[in-house]
Order: sequence, then C-alpha cells, then structure tokens
Amino acid sequence: MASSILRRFIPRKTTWMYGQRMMSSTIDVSVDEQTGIALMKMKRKPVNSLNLEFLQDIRNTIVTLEQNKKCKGLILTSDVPKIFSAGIDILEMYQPNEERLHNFWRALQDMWLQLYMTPLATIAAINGHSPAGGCLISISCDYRIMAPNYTIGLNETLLGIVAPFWFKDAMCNTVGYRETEIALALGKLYSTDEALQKGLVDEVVTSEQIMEAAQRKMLEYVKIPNMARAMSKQLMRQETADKLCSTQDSDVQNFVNFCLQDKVQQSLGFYLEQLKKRKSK
Ligand SMILES: CCCCC/C=C/C(=O)SCCNC(=O)CCNC(=O)[C@H](O)C(C)(C)COP(=O)(O)OP(=O)(O)OC[C@H]1O[C@@H](n2cnc3c(N)ncnc32)[C@H](O)[C@@H]1OP(=O)(O)O
Repeated sequence: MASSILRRFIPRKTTWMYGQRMMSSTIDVSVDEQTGIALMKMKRKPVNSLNLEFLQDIRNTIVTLEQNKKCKGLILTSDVPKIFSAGIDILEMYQPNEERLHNFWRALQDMWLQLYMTPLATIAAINGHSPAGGCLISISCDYRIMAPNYTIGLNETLLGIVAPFWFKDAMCNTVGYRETEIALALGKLYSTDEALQKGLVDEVVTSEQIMEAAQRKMLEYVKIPNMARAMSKQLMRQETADKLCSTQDSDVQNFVNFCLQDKVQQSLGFYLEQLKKRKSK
C-alpha cells in the first residue's frame, strides 16, 4: 500500500525474528497472530534518543511487520521508564561527521515515511516524555494514548534549531495551523492534559492502564476491513508524504548546511550543557 517511492531504499537487516518475537539491541517486538497486533517496545537507554542505527532499526521493524501477512496493527511504546523518546540524539547533530550527518537525516526521513504511510494501523502508547522527534513518532501514528504527568511537543526552537517542514506538516494535520504556529514558535511542550485538550493526543489513561487501552483501541482498528482502512489513511496522508518524497535530497542538504553553522553548533552545545547541569542539581 505504501507508495512504491517509499520502497526505494532497502533497509539493512539488524532485526532478528524468532517465531512471533523480533529483537534487536534497541527494539523488542512481539506479534500476537491471533489478533494480528504487534507490540514494539523501544529500549535504547537511557532516553530512547534517535540515532542513525536506532532509526534504521525502527524502519526495519515496520517493513518486516508489513511483510507478515498476519500482522494488521502495531502498538508503539517504550520500555524505558518515564520516557517515550527524547527525540533526535543531539549527539548526531553536535560536532558531527558530515557523511554520517547526511546518512542520519536520510534515515530519519525514511523512518518517518515508513511509519507515516504504513498500511498497518498504528497506535502510540505514550508512557513517558515525548519531546521533538518523540512527538513526531507519536503524531505519525493513527491514534495516541498518553499517560498523565508527562510532556509532548515540538520543542526544537528551545534548542536553537528549527523543525523541518514535514514535522510541521504532521503537526498541522493533527492540531491545525494556528496551534502549530504557536507551538513551533514557542517550542511548546504540552502537559498530558493540555495535549488532550488540543487534540495532540486522543486519550489519557494511567500508566498502568495504557497497554490495555491501546490493545482495546487497536482491536477496533483491526476489525475494519484492512484494505479500506489502509486506503483511507493513504487518502489522508499521501499528499503530505509526497511533499517530502519529492524533495528528500534537498531536505538532507538543507539540514546538513543548517547544522554545520557555528551558531547552531553553539546552541546545541549550550543545550547539552544545560541538560547535564539540570541532572547534577
Ligand atoms: C535542525 C533540524 C531540526 C531537527 C529536528 C530535531 C528534533 C529533535 O528531536 S531535537 C531533540 C530534542 N529533545 C529534547 O529536547 C529532549 C532533551 N532531554 C530531556 O528533556 C530529558 O533528558 C528528558 C525529559 C527526555 C528525560 O529527563 P531525565 O529522565 O531527567 O534524564 P536526563 O535529562 O538526565 O537524561 C539522561 C541522559 O540522556 C541525555 N539526553 C537526554 N536527551 C537527549 C537527546 N535528545 N539526545 C542526546 N542525549 C540526550 C542527557 O544529557 C543525559 O546524559 P548523561 O548526562 O550523559 O547521562
């Protein structure tokens, strides 16, 4: 179902399948073949930050699940207590190797396209903080359930960087133009309650109830005839995905040029320092 343009890049194989379980060092996946529901747990300690290899692993996993005829739905969650994902691994952008920086951004684009357009039904069970890239993963799913007392949002401006147009588009498609405009400018991190109120997440339940709630909602999704559900998703999302597909190379170059600026490097260095200081308090 995902358009052929999304399949140009065959990901490297680092995910291992044992029966209904798939494992890599950063992801644990199990597939319930009775229900057709897969559960993917992210486990890149300490904060599930998205580096090149982790992004490739996430994409590989989605591709493998799409090829499993019995799998219809995917629940994404975190195995790291209190953190869904801290977003992009800032160390990929700070004092980078230029070739790796290219590959990193390409991997982020490819992961996003795969997740955003997958014919699988997808639910994010957001059981921890979910800033920036973590928010992108969440809003790329079909449905979001969040536990209380965490934060979610596109906070890039707080780091002195700018979310690319496809982050902005995914956010706009979720909460609308004006809310996105405010959120991006202020680097707004929403509390769980605010996120529910703005429609950034669809449901709030306690951490203890989140997996049960995700399974319950997913059963609703997988009951719908597969092709019709997947085509309706494509109808809603293809235009947004195509915007990136047709500009992937220039988007990589823009990102690399942006990151390599002295000012941006200074901002990232400062932000990393603050993170460490906050920890030592
Ligand atoms: C130019 C184009 C723009 C590209 C778009 C960018 C998208 C992004 O995703 S940028 C990344 C944005 N992410 C953040 O701002 C999150 C920063 N992290 C946090 O706010 C917190 O770490 C937390 C709320 C996620 C978790 O807090 P806590 O449980 O208290 O853990 P620590 O803060 O002590 O963190 C542990 C450890 O991890 C390091 N770290 C945290 N986030 C990142 C990250 N995104 N990348 C790399 N490293 C990260 C943190 O510095 C600590 O390291 P150590 O001190 O070495 O243990």
